[in-house]
Order: sequence, then C-alpha cells, then structure tokens
Amino acid sequence: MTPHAPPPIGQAAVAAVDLVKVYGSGDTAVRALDGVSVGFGRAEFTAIMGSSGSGKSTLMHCLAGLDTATSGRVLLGGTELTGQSDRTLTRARRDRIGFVFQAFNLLPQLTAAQNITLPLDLAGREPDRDLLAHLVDVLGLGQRLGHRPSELSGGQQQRVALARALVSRPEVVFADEPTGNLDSRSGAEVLAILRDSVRDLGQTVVMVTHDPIAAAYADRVVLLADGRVAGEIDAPNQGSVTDALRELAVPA
Ligand SMILES: Nc1ncnc2c1ncn2[C@@H]1O[C@H](COP(=O)(O)OP(=O)(O)OP(=O)(O)O)[C@@H](O)[C@H]1O
Repeated sequence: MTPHAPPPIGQAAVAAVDLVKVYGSGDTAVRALDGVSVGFGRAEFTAIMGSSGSGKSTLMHCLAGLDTATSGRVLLGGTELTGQSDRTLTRARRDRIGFVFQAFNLLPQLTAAQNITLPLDLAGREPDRDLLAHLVDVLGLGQRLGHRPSELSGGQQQRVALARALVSRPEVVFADEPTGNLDSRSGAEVLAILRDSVRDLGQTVVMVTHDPIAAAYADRVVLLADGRVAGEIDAPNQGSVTDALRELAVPA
C-alpha cells in the first residue's frame, strides 16, 4: 500500500458511498453525482478536481452536510450523516467541520479575533489558547487581531478564515476554491498553511480547486467527470495533474 492509498471507507475521516444527487426532475433533471464512492484519509490533504459541472461542489456540499444527497451515504468519522435532521447536520457542521470559502465569508462587523473564535463561541466552547496563539503566529495575524475584515487584505482575510477553521480542531476542513480570489503569492501562503496544518497538526483537509498549482500541494487528487470518480493521483505535481485533466477533457 502506498502512503497515500485511499483509506477503506470505514476508516476515512469522511466518505461517500454510492452517492447520487439529482437536481430537478423529469426532462430537466441533472444527475450531478452519479454513484460516487470515495474516502478521504485522516491527516491527509486531498484535492477534488474536474471540469466545470463535473460535480465537485455538489460532492463537497453533500460531504459537509450543507446539502443532502438523493441516495447513497455520507459517513463523517464513521458516523452516518445521511438521513439526519437539519438540527443534527447544523450541529455536525458547527462542531466537527471547518470551512474555508473562496469569498472568505467573515462577518464584517466583527474583528479578526472575534471572527476566529465565533464558531467556538456559538458552540459554548473555550478556544485552546495554545493552539490559537500558534495559529495567530504562523498565520502572521498578531498585528491584525483588532481589525475588521474591511481593514484587511484578501490574503489576510483568508488567513483569518483559516484560523477560524483550524482553531476548533475539526475532523475535516473543507476548502472550496480557497485561493480563487487571491493573487498568486497570497494563494501560495494559504496553500502552504493548509499543507502545514496537515503535517504539523494532523488536520484532514479536503479542497475543491481548478488550479493544478494548488492541487500540487495536496497528498492526493480525486478526479471527477460527469458526476463520477474518474481517477486518482497520488503525490501529485503540477505536470501530472495537468496531464490528467487534459486526458479527462478528451475522451478516448
Ligand atoms: N441547484 C442546482 N440546480 C440544478 N442543477 C444544479 C444545481 N447545482 C448544480 N447543478 C448542476 O449539477 C452539475 C454539477 O454542478 P457542480 O456545481 O457540483 O459542478 P462543479 O464541478 O463544482 O462545477 P464548477 O467547477 O463550475 O463550480 C452541473 O451540471 C450543474 O449545472
């Protein structure tokens, strides 16, 4: 078994089993996920890639309990998310999952420090002060904690969002195009921080991206095409990812 071989579904941090998602009905129905089975290993950084419309966002939203599948199962840490009530899903998202979005999604009226601890505050949990101090240090946010998002650059706002996602030690961080709104230097910083969180904190990260440079930071790439898993790349680099995407786009 290679170090980044896909984990057995039952041991994965999060997994999909035969997941199907159909939007709409009748003639206009779209089968966004068409029987996806895939596991995401603990303390691994996995990128989900595929052409536009291949089902990346739908898969991530179903895995994260933001959307419900038409059939199939989602397992978070071995527990079933499928069929749970909205209340249970909300709690799972709050307590067990961290999110990083392309648009940062910080609350404008709160300071950086307040944004970072907001999910823990809502859950009535105390932040781990040592971890918080470590994250503020590695993310270079020490001088920015009292600033509001409008007073921060895009890269700084995304680093606040990363601290918010990581400080609760979630079972999985889902990152949806986290570098999509950043220049290449800020994007590289964000990707390095995600990779280091996996290496140094044992964090599990699942990232949707279009960018082969971003995917090269991951341990493994899962390729989607037409709502199905079309392939995987272990220890990806920019070249292997670009080649795989090119092959997907040109049917044999
Ligand atoms: N709410 C919706 N209603 C109807 N169809 C939808 C909806 N959301 C997504 N789809 C369709 O499902 C398919 C998969 O969409 P999805 O957004 O998951 O793809 P994606 O790979 O994330 O695309 P992109 O890279 O462009 O963001 C597409 O054909 C899309 O048009």
